[in-house]
Amino acid sequence: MTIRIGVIGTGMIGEEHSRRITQNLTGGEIVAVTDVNQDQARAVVERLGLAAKVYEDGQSLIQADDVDAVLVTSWGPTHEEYVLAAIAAGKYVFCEKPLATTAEGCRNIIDAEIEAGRRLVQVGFMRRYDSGYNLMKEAIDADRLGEPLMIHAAHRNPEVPERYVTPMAIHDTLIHELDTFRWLLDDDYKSAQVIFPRKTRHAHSKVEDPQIVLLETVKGVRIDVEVFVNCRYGYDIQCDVVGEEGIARLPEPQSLTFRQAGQLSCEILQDWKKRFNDAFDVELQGFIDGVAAGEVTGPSSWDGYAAAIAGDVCVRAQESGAIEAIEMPERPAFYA
Ligand SMILES: NC(=O)c1ccc[n+]([C@@H]2O[C@H](COP(=O)([O-])OP(=O)(O)OC[C@H]3O[C@@H](n4cnc5c(N)ncnc54)[C@H](O)[C@@H]3O)[C@@H](O)[C@H]2O)c1
Ligand SMILES: O[C@H]1[C@H](O)[C@@H](O)[C@H](O)[C@@H](O)[C@H]1O
Repeated sequence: MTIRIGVIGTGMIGEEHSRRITQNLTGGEIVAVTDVNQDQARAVVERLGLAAKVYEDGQSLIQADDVDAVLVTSWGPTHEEYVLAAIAAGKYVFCEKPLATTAEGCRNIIDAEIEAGRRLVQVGFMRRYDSGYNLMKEAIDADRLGEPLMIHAAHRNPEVPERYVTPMAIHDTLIHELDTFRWLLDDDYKSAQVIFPRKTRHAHSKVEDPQIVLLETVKGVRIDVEVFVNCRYGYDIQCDVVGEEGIARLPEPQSLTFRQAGQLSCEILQDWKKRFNDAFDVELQGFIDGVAAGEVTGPSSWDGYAAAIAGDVCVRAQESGAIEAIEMPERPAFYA
């Protein structure tokens, strides 16, 4: 059985996911695409040699009879509308992060999914499929570190476009850590504070950069995350979990070490594509297999909502400079 997939938003990751479904994965076929920039959608069909129809808009793609499942890879603020429409049409939907840019938007999705009576949504939190993070999770779960006490982390991008503004450091970038640490620690957040160090001269006027986010979990773990999206030198994801008995460090991506011309060196990756390439493959294969089996099991709308609740508080903390409380509602049995 081949799952017929429609893609909404054929920018960088929409094209990447379409390519991997077509060239690397099994059981899925891209039959429909759309983008507000129709030329872009047509160009992707052409580049990848897809046998896909180009739709005028996301809503008509979702309604199409030959689309079994939808991939939402458009800009963050458009996700909620398309995920809600897919749920209303009874179709499985893989939504890139963020599920919605606010907790309220995620709550609307949760309410609609519960109303529909079955899980239809998977959120694109791909770090849960990364081999390095999985080694860390296994070490924590096997009690190899003792109780986790602290996490020191960094999320660095070489640069961001002009449309990237200060709150996006939270709901577009930190959202990965907000999900990953809940999952790694099996914990939820209690408070957040955001500190702005001296601003880099490489940042646009509308983004404070870098930022330091301080989180406290319900179990008392303290987390500091440096978000630095104009760091210039590369795409760099760092994470140390400090436990009672030792420290686990996220492995660096595999690369050759060169001894050459008086230098000892290795490559630093420049974007998320290579850094999480394998994780994206596993993540999307899981989604396709889940749709075929009639049960999606990846990160849920609840995970998207939990991250967004913490994210909203972090945005508030960006504005107030204060330590802000995070309150998580009780998880409905539907997402147990
Ligand atoms: N998991 C990850 O690591 C990862 C990596 C990159 C991007 N993303 C997420 O994927 C999404 C897209 O990011 P990107 O880097 O590909 O951005 P992009 O700007 O390259 O592509 C987004 C595309 O969506 C289109 N679009 C915007 N509004 C639309 C609408 N209403 N309907 C249809 N198309 C619309 C744009 O024209 C553009 O072509 C974002 O939510 C981003 O956070 C996730
Ligand atoms: O959309 C991208 C993507 O999610 C990357 O993984 C992250 O590092 C960037 O900050 C974000 O803008």
